[in-house]
Amino acid sequence: MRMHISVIGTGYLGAVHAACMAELGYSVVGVDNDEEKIARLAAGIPPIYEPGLEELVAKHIGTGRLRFTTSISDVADADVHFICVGTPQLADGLGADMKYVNEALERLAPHLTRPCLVVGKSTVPVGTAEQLAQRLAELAPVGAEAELAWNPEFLRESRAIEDTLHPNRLVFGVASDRAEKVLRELHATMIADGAPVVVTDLATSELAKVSANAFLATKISFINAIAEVAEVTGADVTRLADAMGHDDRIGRKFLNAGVGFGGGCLPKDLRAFMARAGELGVADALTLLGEVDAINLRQRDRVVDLTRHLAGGSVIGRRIAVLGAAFKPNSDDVRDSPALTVAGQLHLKGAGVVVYDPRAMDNARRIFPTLTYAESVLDACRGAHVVLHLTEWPEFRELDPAVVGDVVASRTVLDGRNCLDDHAWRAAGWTYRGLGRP
Ligand SMILES: NC(=O)c1ccc[n+]([C@@H]2O[C@H](COP(=O)([O-])OP(=O)(O)OC[C@H]3O[C@@H](n4cnc5c(N)ncnc54)[C@H](O)[C@@H]3O)[C@@H](O)[C@H]2O)c1
Ligand SMILES: O=c1ccn([C@@H]2O[C@H](COP(=O)(O)OP(=O)(O)O[C@H]3O[C@H](CO)[C@@H](O)[C@H](O)[C@H]3O)[C@@H](O)[C@H]2O)c(=O)[nH]1
Repeated sequence: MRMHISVIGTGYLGAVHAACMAELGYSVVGVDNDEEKIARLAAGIPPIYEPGLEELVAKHIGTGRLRFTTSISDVADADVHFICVGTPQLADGLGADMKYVNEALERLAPHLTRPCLVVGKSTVPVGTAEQLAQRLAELAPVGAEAELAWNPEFLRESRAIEDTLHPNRLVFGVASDRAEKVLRELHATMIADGAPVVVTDLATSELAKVSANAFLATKISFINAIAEVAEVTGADVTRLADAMGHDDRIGRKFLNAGVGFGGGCLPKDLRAFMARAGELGVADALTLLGEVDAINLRQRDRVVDLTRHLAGGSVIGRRIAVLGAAFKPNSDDVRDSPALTVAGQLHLKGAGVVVYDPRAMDNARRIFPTLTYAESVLDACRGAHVVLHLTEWPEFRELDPAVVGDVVASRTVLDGRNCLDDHAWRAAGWTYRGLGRP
């Protein structure tokens, strides 16, 4: 018999996970306490933009394998419950806000009257799973027949469906053979496809997730630090990264210098990891990550300073076009987005900032209502003294610099992602500046 699955929390992670589990043939119910989100999902319209998600959700509402509810009691008879709720940065500190994870377990557990596995997927401070396992044992009417496991998620937004269905590895944090067996069975298709499986204890699985994100963040900040040095020597950090990346011990991926990393994961996970190390009495072990965070945030300040320089020494009264609001292309996610931080800082300094993004305008307007938003890339650039390229959407990379040149006040572009064709822009009469490039 096919397993029944529940997915608790249907945001960027959970909505994708629910749809992909339905694609694998399971009967899935997604639950969220956000009524609007659930109403939209139930109507087949995901509240987030993720390539392919709308089609997949609609497909499996159609097959009858995917449904959505706001009521946790509706999921009581599932065999496996995935916890996918948020773990955002605490408003008053660096650590993760665990209230959603704790609440999800507290609300679910009293409904568990039949054998099941509760599987955490949210990114959490090490030690969380152990605590939740104890709480589950106290609250679940079925007793030891409800067990907790951890299966951290490594998907990237903008490639979330591909990453979920074809993960580059599966990590199963388990406390029993039974939990491992259920997780193996559940992921049988992926394992048959060759996805490597790492079976380990709960703490290792939690730590593996935050360590992976910390390493990715470190790679980006490393190259951004080198970019600052390259800039004062006339070297080109993009060619330097190619030279480093050909060494397969290093690899070229995540060596793209620019305005730095953002999003709902790397920045907050880095900080929560440091906060947890502090609680464990080993803060000194992770001082490196403090630098990684500082180097990353400095890139945003560097872009603001360079913009002022390119605008002639002051941005007051200058029109600045900001191309991009999402933290990365092919996403509408603006959480901790470098593009919006830069736009906000320039606005505060007196610039007339006009932002355009192909998908993230609604989310950007919600968190930065005071900025001006354009309907198209050319509208954003009209009359601009400096054009900032801060999220590398294909639409921006494919711009014709001659066409953009006709609408701006000054042909000056700062490529905060180092991926416009600098020769073409210069040939069209633009002053082109990259980060860490001559
Ligand atoms: N976004 C990603 O790409 C990604 C990838 C891997 C891991 N993660 C981790 O997954 C977790 C979720 O991240 P996200 O980006 O999906 O966040 P999100 O904010 O988009 O979604 C979280 C959802 O949980 C819901 N929720 C909160 N409390 C609930 C409760 N008690 N019951 C039911 N629903 C509840 C919220 O309403 C929201 O819809 C985080 O720990 C994150 O670090 C995210
Ligand atoms: O060379 C690079 C690569 C990425 N970035 C930036 O880094 C951020 C994060 O990018 P990416 O990691 O692709 O996006 P996420 O969707 O945030 O995915 C990360 O965070 C997820 C949530 O934990 C993990 O599951 C993923 O494995 C991990 O890659 C974005 O702002 C990118 O612009 C760079 O600046 N330079």
